Amino acid sequence: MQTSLCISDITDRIDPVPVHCNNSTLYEAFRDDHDLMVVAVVDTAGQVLGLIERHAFNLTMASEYGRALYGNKPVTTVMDKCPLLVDITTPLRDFTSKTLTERPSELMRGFIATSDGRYAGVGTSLSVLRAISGDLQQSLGRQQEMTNDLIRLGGESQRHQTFLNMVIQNIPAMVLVKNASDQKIVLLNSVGEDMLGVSHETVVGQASGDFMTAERAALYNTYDQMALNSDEAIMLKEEHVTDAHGRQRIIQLKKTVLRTPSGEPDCILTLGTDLTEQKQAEARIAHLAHYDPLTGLANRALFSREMEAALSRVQRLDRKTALLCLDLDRFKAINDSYGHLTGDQLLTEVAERLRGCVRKGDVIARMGGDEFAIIQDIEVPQDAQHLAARIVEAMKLPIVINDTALEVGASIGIAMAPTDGMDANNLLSRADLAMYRVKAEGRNGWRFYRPEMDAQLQSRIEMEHDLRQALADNQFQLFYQPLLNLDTHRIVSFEALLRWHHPLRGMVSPAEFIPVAEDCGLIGQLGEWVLNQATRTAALWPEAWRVAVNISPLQFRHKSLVGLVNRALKVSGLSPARLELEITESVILEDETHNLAILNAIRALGVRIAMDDFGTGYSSLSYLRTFPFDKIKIDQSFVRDLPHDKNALSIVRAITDMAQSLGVLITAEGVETEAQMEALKALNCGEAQGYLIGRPAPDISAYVQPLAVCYGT
Ligand SMILES: Nc1nc2c(ncn2[C@@H]2O[C@@H]3COP(=O)(O)O[C@H]4[C@@H](O)[C@H](n5cnc6c(=O)[nH]c(N)nc65)O[C@@H]4COP(=O)(O)O[C@H]3[C@H]2O)c(=O)[nH]1
Repeated sequence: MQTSLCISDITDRIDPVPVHCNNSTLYEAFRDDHDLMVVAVVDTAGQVLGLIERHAFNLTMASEYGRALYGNKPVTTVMDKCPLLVDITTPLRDFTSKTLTERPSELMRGFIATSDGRYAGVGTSLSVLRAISGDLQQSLGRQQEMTNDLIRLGGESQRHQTFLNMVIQNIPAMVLVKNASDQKIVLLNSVGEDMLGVSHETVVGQASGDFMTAERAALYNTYDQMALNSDEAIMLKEEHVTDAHGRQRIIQLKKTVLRTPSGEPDCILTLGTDLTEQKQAEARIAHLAHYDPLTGLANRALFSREMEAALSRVQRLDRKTALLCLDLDRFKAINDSYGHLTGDQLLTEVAERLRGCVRKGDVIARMGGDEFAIIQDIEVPQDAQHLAARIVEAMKLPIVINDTALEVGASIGIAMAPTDGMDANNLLSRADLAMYRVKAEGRNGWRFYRPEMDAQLQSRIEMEHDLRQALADNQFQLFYQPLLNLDTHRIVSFEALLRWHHPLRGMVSPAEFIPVAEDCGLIGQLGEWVLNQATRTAALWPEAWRVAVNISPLQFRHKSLVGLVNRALKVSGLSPARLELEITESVILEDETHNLAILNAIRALGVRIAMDDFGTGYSSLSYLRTFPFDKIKIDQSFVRDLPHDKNALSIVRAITDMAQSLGVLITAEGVETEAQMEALKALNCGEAQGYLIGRPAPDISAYVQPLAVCYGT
């Protein structure tokens, strides 16, 4: 070994990374610079904090959730915090002999050179090997002479030779040396034995052609010749080889010609790096970067690339492409009540069904949560329609997970290029728009985008904006509509109905703005306001009157509804028995277990629960057995056709008969005529509500004692 060498001669001044640099940035640096083996991490004052070694780093970033977990975190989360530090002035000999005895594995990775504790450079075992290549040259080129020298020089030189051998044998790369003159092998280390599947003993003194196929030997001889003709090291392209254990490996060879002091080629040094694990790690990272780890479908990033490719096909080849946006109808409810594990299994099965519906070449992507998108090259719009119909049908079939049959359903919106545009984002929003339309129309279906949907969206966006303003500016008011007991002919309660005084549009119907508030997440705030206002107002009414408040199914998802009800009662001082909550059947439809628990808890407070709009759903009767409702309100669509329509009569009769047997009170909504009222009385209906009794009004003083408490008196 050249005794004069010190650490400063063998380290590279590679820019260190600052402590706050994130792992994704470093990953890109490693990816772009194949020679970057180690990087030091320093603080703002240049003090060394740690070391990041390429191989270990790539493995961390490639583990299943590695990149997702570490990508945005600072590099300190994956660095080696106790790296080998060595003063830049240390003689190489001291460093190597000390390191080999104390921390041999460290030398194989990397070390940081420091000066006054500050970063000065990084080195690797390769740089050590490179530095001692002068000695290597001697020892390899003139082995016999060297041996004699060593014997002559005694212990000191022998130690250096031993050291050299240790480095060569332990370096995690193949080291193969050939004589430049006859190209016979003079050295092969143990990694090389493994990579080539031959032992050192069998190949030393042999040429490549003696133990390789003629074809391969010719290739290597050409490479050797290229190296001999070059003044610099040559890097060869990656090769796929089968190693001694029969495993497929990817290796990269670098050839350097070591020359005598007079410049004559002495020997050819081949370093072979095994890139297999690094390549696998990179492939895993690339896969993670483009595919959803749960379902294996394309992710948003790959979707965007595929969409651009599809649009360019549309442009170049005069083709058509359909974009289908799909949202699962009941995923959130299932996920909330059965847990995330079931949710994940469900999504995996949905992905499988989608794969079964599309044709080769179609791209399915998971855009996040329960949203999926499909890119389909089409001839005619009907192709997209058929695919959508196939998917809707496939999603209707129950998905069985852990013996539970889950019915999830799907809503699909379709936009097409070039008809609906040629911009990927625009098409996506248009397909989304069509999908929301399906949701608004009752879900479980598909729809094509239509230009008029844009205008509707615009007015919806405006309404959403105005609703936020309305909450801030107190533009809401409650109206109250009376309910009459048909036996006693007395007013028994009032339903609180929300009114919005829009500064420009005047009074806006709740039927118009409640769905928007539900969609944009304002219903929680709005519902809380209604509950507080209604209980506060009713607390001032005569004791005999109750107040009924409409509760949206979405209020069951937000903050604790039980807590809100309890607080409203406490603050207002209203007795719980005087509060009635009106819910629709979708509350039970959407998340039965969770919502029934909430309903039971509210009922346990002493609050009454009424089922609103009864008869409009498709399986209303079955709900009556799932929860002990205090009241059922027959939807006004049935009352409207009374007393002459036979169908309406028999439906109302069926409901009142059943309610009587269950001991539940029946209220008829939308009673507008005396004839309707008489028919309802004859059918044993308990209460009535409608314009005949009184319209919703902000002020109920007209019903207060003595005359107006009773209807018709
Ligand atoms: N044609 C006719 N209509 C009658 C008659 N009697 C009452 N109505 C109307 O019927 C609707 C009854 O309320 P709903 O079924 O709960 O239906 C309500 C309810 O679902 C919802 N809503 C109103 N206020 C609230 C609220 O505070 N929270 C929630 N979540 N929803 C509300 O908006 C819907 C519509 O409310 P409104 O426009 O006030 O409409 C009210 C009421 O004004 C009648 O004799 N004939």
